Amino acid sequence: MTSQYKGVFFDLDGTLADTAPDLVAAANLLRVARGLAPLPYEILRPTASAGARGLIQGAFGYDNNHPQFEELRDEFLSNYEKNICVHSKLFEGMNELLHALEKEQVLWGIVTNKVERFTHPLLKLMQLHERSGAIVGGDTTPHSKPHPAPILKAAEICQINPTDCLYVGDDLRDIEAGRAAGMKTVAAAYGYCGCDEPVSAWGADYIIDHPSDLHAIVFGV
Ligand SMILES: O=C(O)COP(=O)(O)O
Ligand SMILES: [Mg+2]
Repeated sequence: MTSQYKGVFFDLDGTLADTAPDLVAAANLLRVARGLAPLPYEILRPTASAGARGLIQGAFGYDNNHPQFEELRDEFLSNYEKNICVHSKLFEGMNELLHALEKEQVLWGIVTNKVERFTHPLLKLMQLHERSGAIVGGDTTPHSKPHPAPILKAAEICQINPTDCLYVGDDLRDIEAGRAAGMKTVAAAYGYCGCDEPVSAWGADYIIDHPSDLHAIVFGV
């Protein structure tokens, strides 16, 4: 099995790992602390695409200009930090794909908008930290996705040309960033897909419904 790609980079939340259960739990704790009922998981799941900002918007309807936003965000992040990897796990089929990439010496890495303070501990708990060829968080470079800088940084760390790489993500901003970095892009339709535009309109080179669909794209079989 050979691949036309030298590197495959993944968005973290909603693409590589199913982190929404812990993110939603941290948001619902804010509601319960204020005497409100927790919201159903299915309602809050798509908001995990946009991290703390998305979950606070989903749980309270407040954007980042709301006077209570900062207090809620700080409490949300503190809740999340304490229980960052209770239910979070790789999506089904992803570990097999990572093993196949490692076996064929295709480098893989993570480019997320999650800030490093949370990205590194989570990946350590998931035992992915040592396996990943590059880990770039939302605050690793001066810009986060949809800017291409974090994706270009990952290719630079791996010393591979961006045009020899694939970027996989579950949000429009992932596809925009991957394209701007010169990579081929894959839209993960099984992910949180929290933006307004349908996946088919993101301009991705490929759309997948399951992580195992990546085998055919990466290895052509
Ligand atoms: O935390 C976020 O803003 C989203 O993280 P992601 O880029 O890994 O989906
Ligand atoms: Mg995502």
